Amino acid sequence: MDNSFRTPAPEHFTAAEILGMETALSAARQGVRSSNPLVGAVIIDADGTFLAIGYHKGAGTPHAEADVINRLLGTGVKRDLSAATLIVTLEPCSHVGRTGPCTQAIIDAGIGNVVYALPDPHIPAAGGAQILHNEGINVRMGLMAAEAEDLNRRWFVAVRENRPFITARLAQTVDGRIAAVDGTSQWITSQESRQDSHELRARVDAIVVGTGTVMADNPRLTARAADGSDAEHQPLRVVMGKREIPADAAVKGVSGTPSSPDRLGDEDFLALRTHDPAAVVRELHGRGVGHLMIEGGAMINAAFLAQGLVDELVVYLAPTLLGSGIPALTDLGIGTLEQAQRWEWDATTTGPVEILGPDLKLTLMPAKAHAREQRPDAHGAGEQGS
Ligand SMILES: NC(=O)C1=CN([C@@H]2O[C@H](COP(=O)(O)OP(=O)(O)OC[C@H]3O[C@@H](n4cnc5c(N)ncnc54)[C@H](OP(=O)(O)O)[C@@H]3O)[C@@H](O)[C@H]2O)C=CC1
Ligand SMILES: Nc1c(N[C@@H]2O[C@H](COP(=O)(O)O)[C@@H](O)[C@H]2O)[nH]c(=O)[nH]c1=O
Repeated sequence: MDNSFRTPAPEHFTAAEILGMETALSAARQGVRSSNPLVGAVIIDADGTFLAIGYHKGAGTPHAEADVINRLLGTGVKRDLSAATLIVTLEPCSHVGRTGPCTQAIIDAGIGNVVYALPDPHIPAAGGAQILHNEGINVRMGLMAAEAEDLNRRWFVAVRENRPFITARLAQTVDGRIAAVDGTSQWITSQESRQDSHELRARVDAIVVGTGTVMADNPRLTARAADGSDAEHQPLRVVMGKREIPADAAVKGVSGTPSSPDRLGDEDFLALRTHDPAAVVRELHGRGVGHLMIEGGAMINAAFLAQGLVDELVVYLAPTLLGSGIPALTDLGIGTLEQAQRWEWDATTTGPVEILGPDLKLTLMPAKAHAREQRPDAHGAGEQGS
């Protein structure tokens, strides 16, 4: 099999292609993190003129290649793109997921050249470059591969570990409390923060809380609009812990929450009688969950963080002090500063800090040197089922 396109020399890329890839990477950063990676794409003409820029806005929306082609040809104008080059930050996919294969969109548009940064490690989607090459399209790989890998490095970890992308969400005071001494926590954060949180719920496939949170808060865990109506997409609501959940608990959906129109499996509610985060992750991955959100409380947050099972941390920080009460996390098993978990601000999408009414929303990801990222045997490798 001829796969010479997989090992190009750097000098095979023109200045226009390099600028195109830089632009595609910037465009990719406008997307939202989800079960899908951030991807950007640019189409340039033979003389290097930029024709269109596109990006993927998150799971379920058109991929970057489809977006950039639609932007260029969406008006229905036919153009000869045989001399044009599509530059994209990840290998074009070859599979039908929630959207069609990008390889077909490129072939149908008559684009003659493709440059991409990195191969797609997600097995059902991989092999697109070979398909394009077999169609006679001039394909080259490897431009700004390190930058493209860095952009999605936690997504690559999740794919490698054969598990969902995991977001942990905290709503806390400045002094790191998620509830007062008596367990009351509603509400620490503002209406604006809570609405943002509902938008996050509407984007993920499942939410996990501990039995402690269910007993203290009796949460519904649904995604709701500002007027209180249910969002179109509802996450699977998962409770983790060994205690029996009361029959009339709101999380079971018996308190008037209509059944979700976008169900994942037989039930919208699931009780997992375990203390093992890895078992929860495996079970949910098996049920098709591609993006999982951890919503507390303190013990559950710590359990996932201690095992390196958090790819993104979203902290809603209220200008409030409690001085005592329930901390955002219980013990992570850290005895000395050298063992501290180091995180980095995530500069993509809305940036690492957003102002929501009186609160701040902080978005972080594990620092590059995070021990877990360097442990190739963490969960085994294989196919990402999302
Ligand atoms: N502000 C915020 O963002 C939020 C605040 N909260 C607040 O947090 C408080 C609840 O937090 P917390 O008491 O920590 O309860 P959790 O929700 O973390 O649940 C803890 C319980 O979950 C079970 N469990 C499952 N897995 C584990 C594990 N790996 N390790 C330990 N226990 C596990 C245990 O119960 P079992 O015996 O059943 O196995 C344990 O008692 C409430 O006051 C709530 O209001 C909660 C969520 C968000
Ligand atoms: N206290 C607190 C939050 N708490 C979270 O919200 C849950 C209640 O969800 P629901 O019943 O669906 O409205 C609760 O159990 C906990 O997970 N969230 C926030 O945005 N800000 C807050 O101050």
